[in-house]
Amino acid sequence: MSSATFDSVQAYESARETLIQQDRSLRLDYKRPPLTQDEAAADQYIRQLRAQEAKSVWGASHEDVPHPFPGMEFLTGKAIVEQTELFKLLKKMPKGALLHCHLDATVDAKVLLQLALEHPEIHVRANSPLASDCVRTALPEFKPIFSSDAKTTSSVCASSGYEAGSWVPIVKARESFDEALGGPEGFDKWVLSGLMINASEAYDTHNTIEKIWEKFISTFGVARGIIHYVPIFSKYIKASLLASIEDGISYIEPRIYFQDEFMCGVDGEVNVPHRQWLQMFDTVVQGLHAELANQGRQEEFVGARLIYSVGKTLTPEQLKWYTDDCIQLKQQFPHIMAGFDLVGPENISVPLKTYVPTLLEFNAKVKSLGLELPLILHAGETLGDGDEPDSNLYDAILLGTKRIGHGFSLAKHPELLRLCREGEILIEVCPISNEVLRLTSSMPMHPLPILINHGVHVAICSDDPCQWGSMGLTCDFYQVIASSEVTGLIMLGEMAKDSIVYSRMSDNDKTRAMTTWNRRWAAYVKELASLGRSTESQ
Ligand SMILES: O=c1[nH]cnc2c1ncn2[C@@H]1O[C@H](CO)[C@@H](O)[C@H]1O
Repeated sequence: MSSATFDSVQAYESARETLIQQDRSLRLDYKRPPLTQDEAAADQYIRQLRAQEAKSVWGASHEDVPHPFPGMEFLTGKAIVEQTELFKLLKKMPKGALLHCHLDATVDAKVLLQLALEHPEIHVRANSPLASDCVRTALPEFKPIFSSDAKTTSSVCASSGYEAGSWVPIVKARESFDEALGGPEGFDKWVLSGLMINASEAYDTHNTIEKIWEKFISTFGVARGIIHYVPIFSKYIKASLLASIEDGISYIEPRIYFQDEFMCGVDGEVNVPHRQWLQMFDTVVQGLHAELANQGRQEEFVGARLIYSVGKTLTPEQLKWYTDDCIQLKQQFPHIMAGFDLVGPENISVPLKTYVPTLLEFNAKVKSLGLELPLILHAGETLGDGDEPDSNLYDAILLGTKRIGHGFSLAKHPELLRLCREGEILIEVCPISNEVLRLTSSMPMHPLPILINHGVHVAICSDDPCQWGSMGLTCDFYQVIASSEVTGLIMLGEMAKDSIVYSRMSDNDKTRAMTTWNRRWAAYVKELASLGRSTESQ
């Protein structure tokens, strides 16, 4: 490059423009074929709307939100996000595939509570009698109980003499909830706060990665007693898939948490094995295909597959049982099992390198059996720099992971960025999750633009939408687009296409998903382009 002397300001400006284009040349929205007219107009309109709402919405004062800004802490800014026109338009966007979410965290907490209330055999208990000083911290626990000799009472409240730990039928517990604690609505609030993370926890009382993870893990314990029960599980899966479909997602690939070997059956016995979980999943997916076809909506849903997941608390010997179980399930349900993963709070979990012998053995067995069952690993969900959690990225890549879950610390590793770009390893980026779980204080500090600018393939994912109250992908898409000047609608489109390409659906389904996406996208940008024109003429 020439030194800092230029013959004219014009020459300088031309050099500046060239430098910017070179700097952005790896980005997928710069490398793609030229935009159609509608795409260009839609992109323009969205950029204009974003700039306008940055002032009119984010620049205005809001009661209860002292410092609003685009991409701010989601749990504080959510109500503002949802009132923007940009959010409403993004809601209609065809999103492609959802590649990173945990099945047990994908149904709206209110819907989950409703599912429990529809089953009077579900009982609830609290670890201390509820009174105003502990209702925020005492956790509910759920379980179906049939036997009439179980010791049950009629309230979980201290005022009714509740004994900590005894089971109460859920409907009774709700009806008898102390008026001083809000009555039945107070009960709902108590349960919802056990299933979700609220702003004051994330940004105040639990404002460190370790503390927020404690709260986060507790939410799964609350949900599990409701979800892992056969009559509810099927309804739960359907609610989960529908929540995605309603948000324009046409294929879903959730992690299913298989650490518990059994779930509770219709008779209250905890003896239903993983094979039956998958049978239920298969039945729901088939039923949904038929139902949507009847409504003429078959284009909206291509299908769903599951990634087997267990926690990084296991010993390598224990892990071996699960990898074998996963292989057996793949043989029985080749069209459902998509891969294998290890999950949990990365900073305090067993490092991947401890599992290397077991995972290499798994890979070899999968290969010798001719199965399509790759590792799709979480890695780099940390702020560490060179410590064990950060170094999990090396192991994930060497172990042949097809995608990386989170990869938050990947931006620190130039060689790994290159390997991901050239080796076509897609990063499943979960913006709101990373912010709520305190890896970043807001979206402008998130490393996503570093990945995008290096030309690494990325899919935006929701991770645990129940816990943050962000069903579908629109909230995450909003946070991404609102906090960048470069990334616009076209980049969101490129990421949606990549989510299809890097999914584990069959080749046939991929072709169908891409064809449908292209059609829906063309209609979507056309609508935005004409909205843009009508706004201009006003
Ligand atoms: O963002 C995440 N990173 C790692 N593990 C997670 C994340 N979200 C949920 N889980 C883990 O998945 C299991 C439930 O399916 C939970 O054990 C939770 O720890």
